[in-house]
Amino acid sequence: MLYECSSGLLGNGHHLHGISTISFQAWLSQSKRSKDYALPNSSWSQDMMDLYSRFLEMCKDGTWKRIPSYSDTADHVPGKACVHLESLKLANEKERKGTRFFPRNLDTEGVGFEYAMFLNPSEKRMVCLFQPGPYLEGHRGFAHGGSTATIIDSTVGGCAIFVAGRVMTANLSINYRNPIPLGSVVLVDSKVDQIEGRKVFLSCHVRSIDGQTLHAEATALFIQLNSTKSLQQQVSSQ
Ligand SMILES: CCCCCCCC(=O)SCCNC(=O)CCNC(=O)[C@H](O)C(C)(C)COP(=O)(O)OP(=O)(O)OC[C@H]1O[C@@H](n2cnc3c(N)ncnc32)[C@H](O)[C@@H]1OP(=O)(O)O
Repeated sequence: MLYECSSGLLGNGHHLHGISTISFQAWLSQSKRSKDYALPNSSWSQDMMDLYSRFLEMCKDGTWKRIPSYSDTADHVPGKACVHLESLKLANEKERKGTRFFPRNLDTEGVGFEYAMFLNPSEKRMVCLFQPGPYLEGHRGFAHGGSTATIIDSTVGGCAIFVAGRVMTANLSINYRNPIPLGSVVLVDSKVDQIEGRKVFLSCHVRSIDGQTLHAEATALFIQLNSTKSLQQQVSSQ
């Protein structure tokens, strides 16, 4: 996830948990080369379009930032924190051919994860507008619980990346309260609750857009990875 309008997001040159705006700027220009999938397309329902427009409106005063989404995970991680992932991406370009960021793994619009995320930096909060398509079916007519888990993981993950850079999910606990109808639009609302050293604790609620139905609630723990060690080194040393 890339944080647009990075000037003013963290303050010029200011560090927040190891991420600097300078690296955000570099990351901004670098990631702009990739296709952004978090933009309206013909599969978006009127509800999705209305909600998207409402959030775009709230971006105007800088309170919220629209977060683009790409098909490569490396493009979602900011600046310096992304260096190792980026070199991993370049070094393994051949082997990586065909790999895709999981929620961006389908080219046909509307059949899978249709979503757009918005970040509220001062509240350390990430909201995702999610419209599950027919290929995410679990029980007939409803989204598979794994797809709900995926969108929750990505939303809280984006929030954790905002405060801690390169992170991995250590724990994700979900209570499913009401099934999500395919083609409906739900709001995935996550926030950082606490940071303890390398540990980022978050919570998340998935609700219908009228707020009347709670579909799921979750807590998550993300661990900030050691920035001096590449992801590849970490994986091979385990
Ligand atoms: C675009 C962006 C969206 C991305 C969203 C998608 C994210 C993902 O899908 S990530 C994939 C799923 N996750 C994984 O595969 C992670 C697998 N696990 C690991 O690699 C490692 O266990 C990892 C990196 C999480 C932590 O390992 P490591 O860095 O060695 O940390 P470690 O020293 O064990 O633990 C650090 C602290 O966290 C705590 N901790 C670690 N794991 C857990 C856990 N599961 N539950 C509770 N506490 C934990 C430890 O107790 C320790 O606490 P303290 O500092 O108080 O002693």
